Amino acid sequence: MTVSLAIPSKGRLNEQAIAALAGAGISVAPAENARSYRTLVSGAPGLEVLLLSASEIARELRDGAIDFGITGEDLIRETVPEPDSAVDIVARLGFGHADVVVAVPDAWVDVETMEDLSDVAGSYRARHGRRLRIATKYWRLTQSFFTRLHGIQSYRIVESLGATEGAPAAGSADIIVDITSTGSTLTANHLKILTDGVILKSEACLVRSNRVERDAEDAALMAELAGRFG
Ligand SMILES: Nc1ncnc2c1ncn2[C@@H]1O[C@H](COP(=O)(O)OP(=O)(O)OP(=O)(O)O)[C@@H](O)[C@H]1O
Ligand SMILES: O=P(O)(O)OC[C@H]1O[C@H](OP(=O)(O)OP(=O)(O)O)[C@H](O)[C@@H]1O
Repeated sequence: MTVSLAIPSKGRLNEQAIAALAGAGISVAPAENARSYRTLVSGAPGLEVLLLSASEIARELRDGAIDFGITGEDLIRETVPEPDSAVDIVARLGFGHADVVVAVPDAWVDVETMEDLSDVAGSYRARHGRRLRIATKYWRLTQSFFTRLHGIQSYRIVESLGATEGAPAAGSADIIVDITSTGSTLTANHLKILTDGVILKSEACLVRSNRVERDAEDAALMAELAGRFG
């Protein structure tokens, strides 16, 4: 009987994830081998706590390779094709707040809403000889927001794995979809969020994978653990 739970191994979510577990009576200490992905756990017999990157946790939940994970809702919604059936958000943990937003150059003074942007996208090819380019690492969230929610068909996603806010000034994209918390990176790059351009208000969540069949004992342990975060 073992239930696995992964927490971010480093970065901005690591310490608060450990504190969230402590609040649920689960204490996690580094393994004797500091490079190990395993930890020493007390307060929850049968629970194994693993250290993985925030984005890896989302993939492992999607694949059913771990039972629980603590990671950002943005990474879950971006990584898991059908999040509402594949995983359950057991608890929103109140840290790691960040918004996934659509931002355009400040200089686009006539573009304040998604409707304005839809007009721009519709005429972009005629005016500029190519489709509107959106820099992002959030492909799935962007496509769903632009195409499904706002009916915008004419755009091209330019994959960006870092310094996304710099893409418009660098000329590799026209607008961006990225995460923001204080807004200072957007401001520094002369970008503004559209008034209805918040795609997702994300925070760190305890997430359960629904991908695996569990025996009664594991299911009971999982229910007991989830209940501690209620
Ligand atoms: N200011 C911020 N910038 C980026 N991510 C933030 C911010 N505030 C909170 N987060 C959240 O932190 C999570 C990303 O955490 P972190 O940066 O540690 O992961 P990562 O380094 O991107 O993961 P990986 O190591 O897999 O690349 C996301 O869920 C994101 O929503
Ligand atoms: O709204 P703000 O408070 O300015 O934060 C937003 C910025 O912070 C993050 O980058 P970070 O520099 O942390 O690098 P990372 O994305 O590689 O973790 C994120 O990717 C944004 O660029």
